[in-house]
Amino acid sequence: MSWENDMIPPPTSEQDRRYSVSAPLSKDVVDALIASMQNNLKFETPYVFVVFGASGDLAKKKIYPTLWWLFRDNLLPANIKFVGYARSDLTVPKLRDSFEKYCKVRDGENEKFVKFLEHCSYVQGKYDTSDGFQKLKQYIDAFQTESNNQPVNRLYYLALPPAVFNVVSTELKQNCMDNGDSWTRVIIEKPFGHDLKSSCELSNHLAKLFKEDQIYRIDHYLGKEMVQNLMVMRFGNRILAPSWNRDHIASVMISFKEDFGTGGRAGYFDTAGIIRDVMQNHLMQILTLVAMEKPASLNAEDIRDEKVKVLKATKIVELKDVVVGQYISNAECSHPEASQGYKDDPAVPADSVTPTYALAVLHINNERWEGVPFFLRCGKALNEKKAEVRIQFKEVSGDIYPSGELKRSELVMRVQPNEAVYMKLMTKKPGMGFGVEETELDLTYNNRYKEVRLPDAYERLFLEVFMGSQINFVRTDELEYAWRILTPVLEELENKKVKPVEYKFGSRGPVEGDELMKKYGFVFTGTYKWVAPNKL
Ligand SMILES: NC(=O)C1=CN([C@@H]2O[C@H](COP(=O)(O)OP(=O)(O)OC[C@H]3O[C@@H](n4cnc5c(N)ncnc54)[C@H](OP(=O)(O)O)[C@@H]3O)[C@@H](O)[C@H]2O)C=CC1
Ligand SMILES: O=C1O[C@H](COP(=O)(O)O)[C@@H](O)[C@H](O)[C@H]1O
Repeated sequence: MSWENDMIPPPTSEQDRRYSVSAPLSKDVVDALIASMQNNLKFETPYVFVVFGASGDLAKKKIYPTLWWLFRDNLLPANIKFVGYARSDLTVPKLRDSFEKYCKVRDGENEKFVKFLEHCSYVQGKYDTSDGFQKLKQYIDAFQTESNNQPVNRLYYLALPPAVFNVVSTELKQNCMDNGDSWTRVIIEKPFGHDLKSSCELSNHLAKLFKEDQIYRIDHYLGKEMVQNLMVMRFGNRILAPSWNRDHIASVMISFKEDFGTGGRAGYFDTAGIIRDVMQNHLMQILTLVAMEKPASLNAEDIRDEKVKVLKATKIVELKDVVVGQYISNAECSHPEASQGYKDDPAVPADSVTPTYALAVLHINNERWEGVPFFLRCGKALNEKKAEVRIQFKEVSGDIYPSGELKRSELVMRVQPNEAVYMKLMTKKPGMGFGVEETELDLTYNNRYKEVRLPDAYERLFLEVFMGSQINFVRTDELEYAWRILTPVLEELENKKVKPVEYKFGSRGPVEGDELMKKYGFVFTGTYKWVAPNKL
């Protein structure tokens, strides 16, 4: 019995194939999958999950731990091998030493963890010659023989620096593909290029090697619970749909804040900057989900078609609509890194103008959104760690209350930490009076879903690659249009060496950011006070 084919009926036509390959993980499919796993059915189809760059940071902090959690929860096919590949002289015990602490193995799970390690192996090889890839091929062939000659499904995760990306994908294609009787899927990590030109070059290179349905460009924000919730909120609630447009919405703010600096990653970061690191990918992806039209179905291509349409309608960002900042040390901040400004890091050139904060105002030129500013804001070393989508509604027309009492309603989807959806609105102040006050309808996941473990974004996304669902992966044209919007301003910032505004470690970032938002109509009253339910 095959792990996957029992869950998804075999394709009968090109359209069916698209549907079956790209279908979302519907609840029925997931339930069936889990039920089958729990029934301990014997699944023989062999799978390899190869981690290129197994010695690296992402591998130890994210990829191996995610594989372990999926393995622990019986969500992976039984006959699977996790193969690490890198140049370093490693063994499975050495790999284990690097990733075990991130796996958070709990009491009682040790035996299972040992089993997980039994599924792990390591192939040492170079990235730019065929020898290592030939070794990998031999490993996979031997695994096939061991598995009654059943063809092996292959997932290749390229957790590698961009410099070796082209050679590795070329070697993979030459040496390690399936023969057409199983499948090969390639997972690719950002950065997907440095600008529009390099991104297109990379996409063209990949397109020569792989079909679109073999390429999984991972943007881990698409695997986060609240980002996945965006479509359900929008298209599953009649109450929201009629007001989701320029007639009712004053602005949309998509915000990503971190309360720590670039420590340890400054070398990479200085070549990228926050716009490439976060805005071009995570925030643009969220924007498309907030702004797109309802897709014809939950089919991956229908959804991605709508995302592309929004990106096409989005105007190229102009320098006047951008504020960039760079953090400096702050002796008054208690954060352990606050005594180091960005440029105090030895990996950062003294004259670096790389932004660690950016606010950009985007304009979508379509019937739904014309005139509604979309604020994309991201920054490191700020006052808090928070990612959220904030929809600010317009004032009510014909206000009958004393001037200034009514405040704008807001719908906030807090992506992290503490996932929540809350609607800030006006109610009558409880009691004898007639006054009004701001309050909230609050869906805090920790309160409402006490027993539910929200999986890590990578867990969801890995499972989707196994299932062949591409909904939450970035299609080539999506990427191209997202770069088109931001590349000119990136070039202008770099060519003109625009000096970022300095902001203190642990602050809210440059006031110029707030001023630009205000200029475009964002209203911050500072009058709202939230009391956590358990503090009432
Ligand atoms: N379920 C829950 O857990 C709930 C939690 N809350 C919490 O209550 C707190 C306040 O709620 P919130 O909706 O954010 O209410 P506010 O309307 O008070 O604040 C809105 C946001 O405006 C930003 N802001 C602050 N100062 C300025 C300024 N000078 N100019 C422009 N923007 C400014 C802040 O974000 P920034 O600094 O990022 O710009 C703030 O988060 C939050 O911590 C929120 O997480 C609220 C409801 C439910
Ligand atoms: O892609 C990236 O994301 C992380 C933030 O991810 P999160 O899931 O912890 O919110 C960010 O720190 C990093 O700079 C960026 O490359």
